[in-house]
Amino acid sequence: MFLFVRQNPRWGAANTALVRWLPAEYEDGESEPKGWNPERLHNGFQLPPARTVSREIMTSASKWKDDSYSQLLVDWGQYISHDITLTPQSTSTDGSDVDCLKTCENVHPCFPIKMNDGLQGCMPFFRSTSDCFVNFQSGIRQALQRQQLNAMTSFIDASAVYGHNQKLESFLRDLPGRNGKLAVNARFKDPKGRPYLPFVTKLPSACHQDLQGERVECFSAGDNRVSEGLPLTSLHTLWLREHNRIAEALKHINGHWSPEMIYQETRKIIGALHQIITLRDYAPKIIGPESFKHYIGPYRGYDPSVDPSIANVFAAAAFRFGHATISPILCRLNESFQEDERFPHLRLHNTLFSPWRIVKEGGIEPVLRGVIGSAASAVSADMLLADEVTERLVVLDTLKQMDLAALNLQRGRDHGLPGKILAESQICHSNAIRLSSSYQSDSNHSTPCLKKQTKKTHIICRIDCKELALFPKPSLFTGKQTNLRWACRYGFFSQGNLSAVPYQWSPPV
Ligand code: HEM
Ligand SMILES: [Ca+2]
Repeated sequence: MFLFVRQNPRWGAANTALVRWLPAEYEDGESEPKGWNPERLHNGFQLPPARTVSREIMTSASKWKDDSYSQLLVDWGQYISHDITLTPQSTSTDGSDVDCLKTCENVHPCFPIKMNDGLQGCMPFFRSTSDCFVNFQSGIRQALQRQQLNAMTSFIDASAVYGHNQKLESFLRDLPGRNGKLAVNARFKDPKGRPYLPFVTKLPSACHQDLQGERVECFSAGDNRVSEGLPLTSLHTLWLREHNRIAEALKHINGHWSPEMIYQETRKIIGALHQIITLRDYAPKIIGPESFKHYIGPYRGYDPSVDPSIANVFAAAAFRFGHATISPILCRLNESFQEDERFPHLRLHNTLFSPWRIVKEGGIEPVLRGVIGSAASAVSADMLLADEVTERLVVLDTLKQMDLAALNLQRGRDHGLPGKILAESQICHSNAIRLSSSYQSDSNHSTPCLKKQTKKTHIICRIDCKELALFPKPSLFTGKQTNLRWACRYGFFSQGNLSAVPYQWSPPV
């Protein structure tokens, strides 16, 4: 049903383990994350709490704009990340009687984020589900280490539109219509009569509500994060409509096709469009045209020796670079591409898990005009993640305001991602000394790593891989000096593992 690698049908399939490029580093060697035992020293220092790193290094009250690209570049990043990676989390009911929403203790599966900033308590954190499959090919030590899963298909195959299992796929289709189309919302249409995504079936859903009028539930799509933000929901809605438009056109010219044939052929086209947009339009802008040419280049055909599975370091660190490109303001524009008088711009936290703003505030158009008509947020050394997501992140099922930077760091530790100097030096066949000297010589670019290091020697530079992906060179999107090239080295676009993708290490410039 889904894309398969012929000789290795589990490669890249949904619900298989994220692959490792380096062995995990757990505090007890097997499964406990670093920081589980706060007294334990790492390289002679206590590991700084994730929330402290977030507040002191990563959060920013404002963001600059980068006129080179529109906000759509950022939103496509989030959308396509949901096609290729979803790391499922344990629930409090996984064989344990602790409630991770309440506890401040490190008790499996809870690894709460201590506030450490005058505020009492903790932010809830559920450890990622562990894989029960043991891969003895990787050696006994690694075989026993905790591994995490990818619930999505690793391929860019529009799984965020169609789902990654048969049950969800059937739910999303308009099977009674016998027309090869996807099901649409039965309650609401947009002001011009165009369809919305269907609602989830478990009601009432946890999505935020307008205080007046009818409830608007969370939408459903091939990926369950669809209602997280308005641009994301708008892109999902566009693909629903595009599927149904193409299905209708195919039916029109191929009257003899069965509904199944129409559906499958349309799906192939939609999947191809996702690949084209990502590799032709998105990736070169993120990593720069030269890096794209160097590391990826033109498609040379199917290679059965490449394991396309998403790497752990990619899902838990590298591709989260996008969190530093989130804008604190969501622009909504009218037909003249001016701020919409009826539906003005919004602070980001007011837009998260709020699908009612699509249904009751003009449909997807004001949002889509906003994402193509406003500039992307630049990442500069002093402005990493907007405080809208470090102080006011909305996550379903908890009333607490969450911190995305702290979640990212804690997730890296939860997954046992190796510390960055070690990781970089081994991945890149370089050595730690050479890497640190390249950092030294980089000081005029004032990476926060070096700048803040003088103040807080032990804080950064020893933490997790993801700082690497976040610390930028002058502009994130220009592609000239961005260290998003590192994300490329981490293998996103090559879609293979280290042995399959030889590349040369060169110091960051
Ligand atoms: C408003 C925008 C966004 C919000 C609110 C958001 C929120 C989140 C949250 C809450 C998580 C889970 C954190 C955890 O518990 O570990 C996450 C994961 C992630 N995000 Fe974002 N994000 C946004 C934009 C982006 C962008 C622009 C990108 C990339 C270009 C991105 C890439 C990822 C990736 C790769 C993951 C890991 C997915 C997984 O494997 O489960 N996100 N995001
Ligand atoms: Ca996929």
